[in-house]
Amino acid sequence: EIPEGWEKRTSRSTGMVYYLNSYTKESQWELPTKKAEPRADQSSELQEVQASHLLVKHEKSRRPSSWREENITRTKEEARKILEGYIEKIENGADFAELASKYSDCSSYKKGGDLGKFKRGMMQKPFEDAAFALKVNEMSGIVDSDSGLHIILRTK
Ligand SMILES: N=C(N)NCCC[C@H](NC(=O)[C@@H]1CCC/C1=C/[C@H](COP(=O)(O)O)NC=O)C(N)=O
Repeated sequence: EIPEGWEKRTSRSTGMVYYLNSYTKESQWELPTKKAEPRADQSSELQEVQASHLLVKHEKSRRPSSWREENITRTKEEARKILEGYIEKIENGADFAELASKYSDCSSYKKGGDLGKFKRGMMQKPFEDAAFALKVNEMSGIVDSDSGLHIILRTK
C-alpha cells in the first residue's frame, strides 16, 4: 500500500518502479514510508519565492542549446545521471551557486543560478510547484520541465 500523496511510476528508460511525491514532484526509488504532506508554504499565503536552479538540458528540451553547448544532444537519462552527480557533490558540501555557474544550461549561470523573485504563474508549472513546496534554503530533487531537468535551491 502506497502512502497518500505519492504516485507509483515506472521509469521509461529502465522499467524500474519509482515513487513521485505529488506535492514536491520529487521522485525516489524506495517505497515511501509516510504520506506526502503539502507544505504550509504551498497555501495561497506564499505569494513569492526566490530561487536558484541548475538546469541540465537534453535532446527533448524546448530549446536544446545553451551558452555551454550550441547543440545539446544528450538524452534525458544522461541528463538525469549528470544531475544526480551534482546532487551528490552538493550533499557532500559543494557550493550550489558555484556548480550552477559552471554547469547550468540556463543564462542564470551568470548569477550562480539565481532567477530572482517570482510569483506563481511565471515559471513552468512543474518548476513552480517544486519551488513553492521548498522551505527557504531547501533543495529540490530532480524536477522535469520543458526546459530540461533541474535542481532548485529556494533562497528566499
Ligand atoms: N523570471 C525570470 N527570471 N525569467 C523568465 C522565466 C520564464 C520561464 N522560464 C522557465 O520556466 C524556465 C524553467 C524555470 C526557469 C526557466 C529558465 C529558462 C530555461 O531555459 P529555456 O528553456 O528558456 O531555454 N530560461 C529562461 O527563461 C517560462 N515561463 O518559460
